[in-house]
Amino acid sequence: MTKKLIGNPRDAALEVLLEVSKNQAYSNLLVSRKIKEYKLEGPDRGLMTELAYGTLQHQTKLDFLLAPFLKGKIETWVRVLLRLSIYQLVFLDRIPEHAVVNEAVAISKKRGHKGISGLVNGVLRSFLREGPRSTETIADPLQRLAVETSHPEWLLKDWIDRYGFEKAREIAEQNNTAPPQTVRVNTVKVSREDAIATLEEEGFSVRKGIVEESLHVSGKPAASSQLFKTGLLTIQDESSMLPAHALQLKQGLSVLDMCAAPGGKTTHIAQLMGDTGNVIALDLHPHKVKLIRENAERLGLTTIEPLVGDARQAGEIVNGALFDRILIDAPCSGYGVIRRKPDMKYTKQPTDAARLAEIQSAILEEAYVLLKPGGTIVYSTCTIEPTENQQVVEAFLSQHPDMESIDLPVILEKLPHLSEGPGIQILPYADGDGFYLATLTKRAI
Ligand SMILES: C[S@@+](CC[C@H](N)C(=O)[O-])C[C@H]1O[C@@H](n2cnc3c(N)ncnc32)[C@H](O)[C@@H]1O
Repeated sequence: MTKKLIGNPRDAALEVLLEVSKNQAYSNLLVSRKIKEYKLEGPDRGLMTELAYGTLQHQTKLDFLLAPFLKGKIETWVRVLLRLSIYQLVFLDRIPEHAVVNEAVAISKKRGHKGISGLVNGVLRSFLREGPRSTETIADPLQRLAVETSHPEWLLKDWIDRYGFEKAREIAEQNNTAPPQTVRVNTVKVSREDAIATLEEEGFSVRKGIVEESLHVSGKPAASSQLFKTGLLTIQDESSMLPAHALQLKQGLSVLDMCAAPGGKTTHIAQLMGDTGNVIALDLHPHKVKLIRENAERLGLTTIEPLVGDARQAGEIVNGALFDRILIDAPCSGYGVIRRKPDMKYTKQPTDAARLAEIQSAILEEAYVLLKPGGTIVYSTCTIEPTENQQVVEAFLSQHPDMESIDLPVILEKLPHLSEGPGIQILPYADGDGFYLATLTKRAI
């Protein structure tokens, strides 16, 4: 007998959270997988997504609230079920209290035995009787912020040292909001105005973004739009649309995208060149290179050549060819996109950034060798760690006096950003992810 309650959004959310806790996959991939496996439709999809992300986002706070009601050890799935239930009681006001308790008891009966469903019932009823305890009882401000925002203390401390306490709190709170839904219009095939008209006819609310191909859409999942299905839209955060613009592309250029999968920026590059020139799209992982090919086909872009390989040895893969433009959208710690993958708050380690910086520097060195004189490299990450951003670029510039970090195209100036050191740092904000990019040009001979 399966223990799964097919069609039940809470049981599906519980499965997502259990697999995340075993480090089996990122939350965003698991949510899509469980929606299919549990055959969730309509509002149940939205509820399950909200429950899984919300519980993960507030995990530390939920454990703090649960602690007074738990004595002794409990199995992981019971703890996760209790977190999921307390999340609904504290953070969602549209679900009646009795429904939360009854659903949790039903799930625990199916998955465990009578003793466990009694425990779940008892804990939730005591919680409802006594109410959530205040975080004011935590004297140390850093510890309190860590509980209130469910972030690790070491990460908050870094942000406090860099930006001050209030800004660190702002970043952490932004990470606990639902991410914006932004799409890029495939302007090779449709104008932004026509795309807006069709999306509105389909029932979406649409607002223009700052980048000229970007639209902020709400009301339902963008992937359900006919425009997406027919290759006229790509789902992409607005910050991620900046690198292709920073490359200052024109028709016919040769471009190397060194860390390209799944091809979000590669296809943007091809789009901005009107599908002319050639775009080599390299990635280390064969299964991800397949996604670049699929994306290019969906959008009807023909100038993209996906290749498998290590960017640190890109020269061997492209037989020493030189390029007008090179994009390095580097593998990074991802602290600019915590709201899309909240599980990273509980899995990342303080030493990750330094390890990644070595790989990032090696890729940048290889890009230098493959760049034509007068050419441009854009180095970008979706993190807000100076170790992986400004420090990587500063070290690179000090080794290569013929390279220069240049000013931003006007479009980028319109976005809220910091510009200490080379490049710009965008912190996560309501309309876009945290992101870093530097535009580096090589002196012409
Ligand atoms: C930030 S993601 C790229 C996202 C992509 N540019 C987009 O917009 O869709 C970084 C990518 O680098 C790839 N990667 C990691 N190490 C690499 C290496 N040594 N060489 C090439 N690709 C690498 C990862 O597989 C991952 O797909």
